[in-house]
Amino acid sequence: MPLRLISPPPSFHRFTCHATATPPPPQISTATPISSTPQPPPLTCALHCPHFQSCSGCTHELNLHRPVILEDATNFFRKYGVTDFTFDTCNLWGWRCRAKLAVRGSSTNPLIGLYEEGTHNVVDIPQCKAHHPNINAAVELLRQGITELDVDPYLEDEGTGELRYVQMAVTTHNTSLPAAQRYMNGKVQVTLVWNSRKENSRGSDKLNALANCLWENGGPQSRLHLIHSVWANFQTSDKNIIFGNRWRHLLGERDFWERVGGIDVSLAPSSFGQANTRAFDSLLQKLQKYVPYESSVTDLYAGAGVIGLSLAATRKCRSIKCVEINKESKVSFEKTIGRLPATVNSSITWHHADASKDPFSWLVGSDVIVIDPPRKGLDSSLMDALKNISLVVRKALSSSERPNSFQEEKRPWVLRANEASVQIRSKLPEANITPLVPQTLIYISCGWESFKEDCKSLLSSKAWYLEKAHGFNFFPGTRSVEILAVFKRGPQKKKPGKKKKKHSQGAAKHK
Ligand SMILES: C[S@@+](CC[C@H](N)C(=O)[O-])C[C@H]1O[C@@H](n2cnc3c(N)ncnc32)[C@H](O)[C@@H]1O
Repeated sequence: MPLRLISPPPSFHRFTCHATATPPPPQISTATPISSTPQPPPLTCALHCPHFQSCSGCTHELNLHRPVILEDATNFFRKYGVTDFTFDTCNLWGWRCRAKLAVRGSSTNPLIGLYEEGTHNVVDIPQCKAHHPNINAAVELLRQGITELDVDPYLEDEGTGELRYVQMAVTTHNTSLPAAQRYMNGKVQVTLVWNSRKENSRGSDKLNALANCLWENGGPQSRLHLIHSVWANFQTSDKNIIFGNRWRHLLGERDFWERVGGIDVSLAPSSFGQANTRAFDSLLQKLQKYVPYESSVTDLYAGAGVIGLSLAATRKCRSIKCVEINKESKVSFEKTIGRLPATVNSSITWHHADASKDPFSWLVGSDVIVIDPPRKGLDSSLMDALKNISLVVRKALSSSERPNSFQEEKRPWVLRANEASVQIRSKLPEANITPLVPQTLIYISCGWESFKEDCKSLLSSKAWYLEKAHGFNFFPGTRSVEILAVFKRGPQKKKPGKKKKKHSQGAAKHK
């Protein structure tokens, strides 16, 4: 069934914020101390989105280059000794390369978008300014397919209907194109979340017809090639959960590759992926500078291990240990390892485990800990372990003093983690060195309020001090930013300054 696009895909305008009165910020991200950031007039960095206010995705229409919490962040970090907090900004529009959208309404009038704030009413957002333009174009194809094939959108109150959600993820990794053209020619991996238990349940004909329709009209043989692949996820729960446990690859390339942090990374639709590919790449490049060459690194809340593996490749790390609760990320991790440069000679492991269970065991043996938790921040048990890092030191030393006192591992969660782990051993002989205890803690956060609490708590223990902090404009149009904070072990070192004179202290006593 041939389909027409109702409107051509949105033109792909340049993404940087342009100022008329002051020089424009460069196209590629620039990190500047906040006080010296050029200030373009607010309207040139405005959202200009027809869905603003009805859609809950964006909360701010003006000054997309300066999210409102920047002032709070600058003051917060200054209070804790970091006076050179920087903020990087990249694309202000078209930055979202990964979107999960609800599908509601009817087959003749499908609504594909986000919930209205505080409700379960879905707002259609065909011209979303945050989406990569090819997400909007793929949504348009989907809308036409739903109508022409009479696909029923999900009816939440009844639990009926066929299509519940769609996830759209854009890959900009196309080495056959010049680098400058890759982003705008991104291809979309579409996942249809179908309201049935599995692929041969009732209604599967329609699912296949919808997938074929997307492929015929947006696949490589179509006039407008924008679809990378089509997947299905099966979900019948009446809870507010987007994905079920069952995934099926239907059409197109199975593997989805992106290039960030200096490596090719594989991301299955079931694995966590950062929404803002370009800003994430900037963050990774900054992060790499804080990891000494040949470090041993533990990457907690690791997803598909993008951070850890990027460090393995760029910092020649001795070992990388990734810990992630979602077992689906393992496949992507293994595929990414398969494409690491041959020069990488790290000992690499990925553990399917809960970072909050027995957190000490994840901290011993590494000199750098990277934590990238969900928005709610650190699990309290991990926070306690980090605050009591001196116990890690003692534990590590006592185990090194008893090299032959190996005890059989019995803890069920550790055994399970070992079973589900991936292990790539370095070809180098293992150095017989004293067990490492973390000296650097790198905290990556997408939740500003939880980060502040966690940061205060870590600093109050005096086990860590804050050395550097950077912000990244991961979510322009919202009040959220991504934070990269670097902590060092030990109490804050005194900054060289004026010493109190002895005689003046004496004088005070005489008063
Ligand atoms: C913000 S994402 C970061 C993923 C990864 N660092 C990246 O940038 O691609 C947080 C990840 O933590 C995982 N996660 C959540 N709770 C966890 C826990 N208790 N233990 C281990 N991983 C957890 C989630 O599944 C998710 O993949």
